[in-house]
Amino acid sequence: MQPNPWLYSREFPGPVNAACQESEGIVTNAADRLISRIRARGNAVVVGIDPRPAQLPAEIRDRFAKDRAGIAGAIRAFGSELIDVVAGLVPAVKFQSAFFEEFGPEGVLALHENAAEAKRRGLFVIIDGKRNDIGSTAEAYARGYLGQPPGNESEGPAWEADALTINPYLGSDGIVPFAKVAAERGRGLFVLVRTSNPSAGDFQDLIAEGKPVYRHVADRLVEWAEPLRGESGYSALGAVVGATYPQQLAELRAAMPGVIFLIPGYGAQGGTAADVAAGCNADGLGAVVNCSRGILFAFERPDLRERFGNDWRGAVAAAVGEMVEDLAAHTPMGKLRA
Ligand SMILES: O=c1ccn([C@@H]2O[C@H](COP(=O)(O)O)[C@@H](O)[C@H]2O)c(=O)[nH]1
Repeated sequence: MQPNPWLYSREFPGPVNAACQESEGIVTNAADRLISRIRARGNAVVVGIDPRPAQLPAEIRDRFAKDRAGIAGAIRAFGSELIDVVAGLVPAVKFQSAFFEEFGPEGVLALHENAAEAKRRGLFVIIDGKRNDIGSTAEAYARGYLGQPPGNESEGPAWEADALTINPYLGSDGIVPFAKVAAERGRGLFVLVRTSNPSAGDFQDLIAEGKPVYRHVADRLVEWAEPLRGESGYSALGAVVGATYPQQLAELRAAMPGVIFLIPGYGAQGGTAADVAAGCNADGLGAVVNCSRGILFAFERPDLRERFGNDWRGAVAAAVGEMVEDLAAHTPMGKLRA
């Protein structure tokens, strides 16, 4: 596949350096990679890897010391085994950076190793870091997470992320550096548009110039997304829209054609498959649905404990299967099955 060399727009002053490599010498569009994995797996489930140490399976916790480095080791081991369970079941994983960062350098190293392993196993890797800053600092974040830090090019990218979540609060000079690197390197972005948390509306729903703030973000995002559109018709620049606000999800789906939604909030936060339905298109594409606690810690559920006992991997696989079935039954995502 040829890289797209004509990525011009008001905020992309020239053609991007399409000669940059993504992997195996070819730059591919991140949205196209995600869509092809969704089609291959027949579902759009994202397993959220939020390794809360107190909830790790005892069998893993017991193998490691209880100090910070030990806990980071347990997190890494859990992530690795989890990836092994889900790699053949779902198209993507999302790492919540906070649960790794809280254990300092060892935690960050665990994130790096888990992300690289997920990528090796063919999963689309999203790092949920919600990064951003002023333009010049955003450039460093963008190089670090999506591109190539300054130094020895032959070392390759610092992070194995197909996509990163970013916060749009700083405006366009905090978005454009990410979009440029994403285009050059065949990486993706998910911009927070309407989050799933209870207080999401405190700022996102405020009316400015006749429409809510989240609509301002959405409308600009549609412009920024256009130059990153791939052959699938979807852009590598996506949006985070929570399952817990189905009305806004429906409104935003209509307002943002060609933008892939990363939908968190299914499961533990109360979002249901019926809520998610409005976020995807009639053919079942256009959205990926994240579930973290509901899958990772499925072995704590009494019904699954009864079926699987201490086999936490079996419980995880069963929870993934249930989510796939649930989405297939209550959303157009059922059409993704062959
Ligand atoms: O609006 C948002 C943005 C991000 N998240 C993140 O997604 C997962 C959700 O975890 P669950 O256990 O499935 O609730 C978590 O990493 C959040 O930080 C979100 O929930 N909402």
